[in-house]
Amino acid sequence: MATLPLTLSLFTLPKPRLSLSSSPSSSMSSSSASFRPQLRRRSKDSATVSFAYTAGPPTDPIVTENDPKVDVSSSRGESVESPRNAISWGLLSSLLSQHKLRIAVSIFTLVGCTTCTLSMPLYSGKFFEVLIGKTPEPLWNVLSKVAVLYALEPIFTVIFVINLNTVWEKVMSNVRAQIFQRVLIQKVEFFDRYKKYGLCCCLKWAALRAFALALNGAPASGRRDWFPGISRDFQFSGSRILQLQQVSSAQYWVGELTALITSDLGSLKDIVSENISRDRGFRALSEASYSSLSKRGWNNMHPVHSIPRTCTTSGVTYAYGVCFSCSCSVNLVALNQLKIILQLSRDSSLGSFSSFAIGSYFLAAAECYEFSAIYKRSTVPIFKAHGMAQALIADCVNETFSAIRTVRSFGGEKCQMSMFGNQVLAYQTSGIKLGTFKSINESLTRVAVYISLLALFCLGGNKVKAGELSAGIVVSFIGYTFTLTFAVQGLVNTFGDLRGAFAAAERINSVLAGAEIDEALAYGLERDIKRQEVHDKNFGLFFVSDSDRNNQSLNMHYMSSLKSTSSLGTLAWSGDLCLEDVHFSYPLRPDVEILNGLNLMLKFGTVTALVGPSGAGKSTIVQLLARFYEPTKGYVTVGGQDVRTFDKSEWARVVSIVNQGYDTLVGERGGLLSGGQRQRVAIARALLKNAPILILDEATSALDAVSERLVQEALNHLMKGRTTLVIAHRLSTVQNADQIALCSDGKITELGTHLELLSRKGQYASLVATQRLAFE
Ligand SMILES: Nc1ncnc2c1ncn2[C@@H]1O[C@H](COP(=O)(O)OP(=O)(O)OP(=O)(O)O)[C@@H](O)[C@H]1O
Repeated sequence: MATLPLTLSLFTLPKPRLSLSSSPSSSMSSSSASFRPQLRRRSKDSATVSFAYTAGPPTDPIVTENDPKVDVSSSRGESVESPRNAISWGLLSSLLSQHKLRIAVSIFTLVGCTTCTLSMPLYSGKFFEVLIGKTPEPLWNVLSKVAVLYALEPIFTVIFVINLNTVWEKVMSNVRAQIFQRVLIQKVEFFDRYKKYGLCCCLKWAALRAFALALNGAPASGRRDWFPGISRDFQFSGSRILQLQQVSSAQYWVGELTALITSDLGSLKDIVSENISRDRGFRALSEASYSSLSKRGWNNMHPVHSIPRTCTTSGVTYAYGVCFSCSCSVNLVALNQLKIILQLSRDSSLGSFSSFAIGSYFLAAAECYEFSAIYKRSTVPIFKAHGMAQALIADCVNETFSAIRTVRSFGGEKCQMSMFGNQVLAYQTSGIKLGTFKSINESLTRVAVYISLLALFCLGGNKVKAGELSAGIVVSFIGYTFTLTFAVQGLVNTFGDLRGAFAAAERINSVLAGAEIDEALAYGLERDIKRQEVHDKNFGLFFVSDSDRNNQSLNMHYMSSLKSTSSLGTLAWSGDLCLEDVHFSYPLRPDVEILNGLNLMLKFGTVTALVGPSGAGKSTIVQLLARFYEPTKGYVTVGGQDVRTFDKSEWARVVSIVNQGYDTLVGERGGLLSGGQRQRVAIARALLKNAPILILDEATSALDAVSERLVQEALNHLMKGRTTLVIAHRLSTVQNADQIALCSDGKITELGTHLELLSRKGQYASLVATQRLAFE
């Protein structure tokens, strides 16, 4: 297993397009573009270490000679591929191919149990003929054969069900794990893109109310950046509501993703596990199609030659319906079967049966073909809507109960009930529509089957009366007809489930269609999983077969340009962290430049405070340092190295971020901790992580005075000997920083110590004055 390539290669990481550029920033057009660091080689390295890349400062000489690794892909003219479907036939077949033996056993036992089932009517007819004395055979002889069939059928069935079910459960576990992984390694903008900004009305209302309170008596600018100018409580209530909004909208999307991985993949799983029974799925298909096997096969199998011809003709009549309903390879199968019917009608003494079958063939064929087309067209949107409605219900439940305190505090129960009711009604409507379509489909099939039965009863009855047919043959024939009727019914149901499964797969594929894998993250993850797979068997789920080795090698080839991981620790524990001429726009708002040529150096082992008006871009800087996004232009460097030359999982090891109590996940019992306790847990984690770079983003803003003091003490301890960036709205908390950087309009406009900045009497000084005023 350890040698198999990882799943993420299956998800087709876009092919690499590394290039050695003479202009370090020219081709870094967008942070949303795939990780394509402008890796440049220092000339002094080139003679000795052919693949050693460094990202020097922009003024460094750039080596333009070709690198073999880079050229391999670029010379092929490979471009970035659009990601393949998350769920595809290729994926399923590659996963199924891992269970060849079980599949072979399933096929063998399926043939076995179908043979038993289809032989039963034959022996029923014989039994009837022996009873009425038409066949001079001992009764026990027929009965013993029936007993063997009755004994074998359940044995074959149980082996078939167990094997097929096991295979499909295993395949679906892999698929589930891989979809989960595929979502997990998306770029952050994937999660931004799908965040629903339509929040539940009580939160909107609460936010508006808080804003109205805060605005009371303040200038009605409506801008967030006057918050520092108003009272501290108002400031907190405003920012708290905004954060709650963000948390809430994230949960909303999380609900949809949860539904994708649970209920949508559930319908895919059910297509086999729910259709594995006696009357559905493969079993029904094999029973319905068995009779369309070659005439020779039937003749060999059945001692009474007239029965097989009759039954074959009848069986084919039903089998065509199945083929048409499934609308797959219709014409080939139909033509082939028509040929068999014509042959039979020539040979058979039962010409009228065959003629009837041929007539009904064309009639029902046309009907089924048209019906299946209409059915397909009309039900796919309903299946989709049903899936979506289910997901929305999950969202609503998730949102309501995870934010139950907020709902309570704003009296939002009614609002949530109304929203839930609305979604349940939508689910009910789509469920009723779906049920109606299913029942119409089923009833129409029954009508077709009953008409055929009635006609066959009339024809068969008349022929028995006229002495042209034996009663035993008619009994067998009726038995076959019922068997096939059940099989066709089962297939119609399976067909309905298939549509649901296709709709679910389509939904999963559409959610992940425009998504972009974060390669720099995926690569590190892949490497780590490979290492850990030996100890943790759970990671085995994320492996697929050899079929995607090509993707794997391309990806490895591309990522092999990354620097060795050992050097990162050394650099981060001694070097400065710099933002050099950083420009940045969020991928979802590429026209709005948030950072505009920002320069900032965080000296190793010192504390830098980042302050500035709301919306200036402070948190954006944190996101770039954490590498949730990459700069549109410019560099983030550590010890002089572009951080993009390291994979993201390595980078995550050298950066610790302590956010507010809202973002801190503290496990199942986290709900019992106070804000201050949670914050201290978060700090303890950062301490344990022992990373050289520490980022504190409003780490104490949500705390009361006592908790703040305790947390601040813990932070002071944590900051020692690390490169620290502190973001705080309360300027009183950052006065002791080694340097204070004021961020405004996407740049650092003032830089110095607290006293230096005060004496400069600039924006920082006026911010301090405004806050003092507010607290007085
Ligand atoms: N994921 C995102 N996608 C698009 N725009 C964003 C995103 N996150 C933030 N922004 C925008 O970027 C700008 C800067 O936001 P940022 O959060 O960095 O400011 P800030 O200085 O940290 O503000 P505050 O002090 O209020 O936290 C804002 O206009 C904000 O709306």
